[in-house]
Amino acid sequence: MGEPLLRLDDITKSFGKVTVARDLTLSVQPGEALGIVGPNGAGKSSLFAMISGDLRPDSGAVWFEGREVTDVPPHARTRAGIGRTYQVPRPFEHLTVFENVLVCGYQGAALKGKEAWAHTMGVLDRTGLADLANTPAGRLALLQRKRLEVARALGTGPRLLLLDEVAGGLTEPEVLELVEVVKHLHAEGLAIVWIEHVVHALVKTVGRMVCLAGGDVIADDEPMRVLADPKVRELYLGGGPEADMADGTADDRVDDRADGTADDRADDRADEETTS
Ligand SMILES: Nc1ncnc2c1ncn2[C@@H]1O[C@H](COP(=O)(O)OP(=O)(O)OP(=O)(O)O)[C@@H](O)[C@H]1O
Repeated sequence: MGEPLLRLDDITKSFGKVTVARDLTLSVQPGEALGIVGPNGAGKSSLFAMISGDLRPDSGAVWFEGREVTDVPPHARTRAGIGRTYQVPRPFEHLTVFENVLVCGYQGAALKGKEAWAHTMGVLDRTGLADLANTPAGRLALLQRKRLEVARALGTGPRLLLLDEVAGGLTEPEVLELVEVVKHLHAEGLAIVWIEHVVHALVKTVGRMVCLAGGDVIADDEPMRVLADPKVRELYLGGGPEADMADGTADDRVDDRADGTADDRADDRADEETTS
């Protein structure tokens, strides 16, 4: 295996008594699609924050494309090729969809003029938002807001795309639409790390899955092997046949057990209502 795109080396991070990463080591290869699952509070979003630079590990190092970026600030990591979404999309509500992505092209990808415009149109095409280019972000329904969140991250021209629960709160057909978008991005060669409680969306998309719990990697393997792992069942899924995971019938159970997911969904809906 060649040089990893991303490498987390012996990362440890605690908030008081809560340890969100304990001597955690993890690599992502160029073009790989990796899914991350785990119970609420496992440290998944904190891991993204340490990759994107929003959070500094207490110890350990973050490497991107062979360069240590542990002390590189978030905006510089974006410029270096790390793009991320956030669980609750917060676009510029009064700017159009086009303008929201254009800003990311200017600021994140350092593009200018016609090049920035062409890049933005390309991103809107790839995320199925071209028809909504002139719609103010504040008028978008939840699926379109999630697409815009992905589009804004893509606007920064990443080689590594971090997706944080972009399927949360969507209906089943909407989840499938989003899966198609992510699959296309991966097929283009983009490396993707996707945190998601909608497990079947991950199973359809990623080649490898990691389960985090209590700051530790408790499983790292092909998705179906991870979902069949007794530790993963005990700490995350709560038992049940692994076959349920592949066809999606276990999603409700996963959502129920992952207490905060329902709250995130409520947040998203509330966010949507206040902005529409
Ligand atoms: N800035 C912070 N200050 C204090 N505690 C924090 C901070 N950020 C996260 N935590 C705590 O760290 C733990 C892990 O949070 P994190 O959001 O990383 O978990 P998660 O696995 O992403 O959970 P979820 O599935 O609910 O999104 C939680 O107990 C959270 O309250």
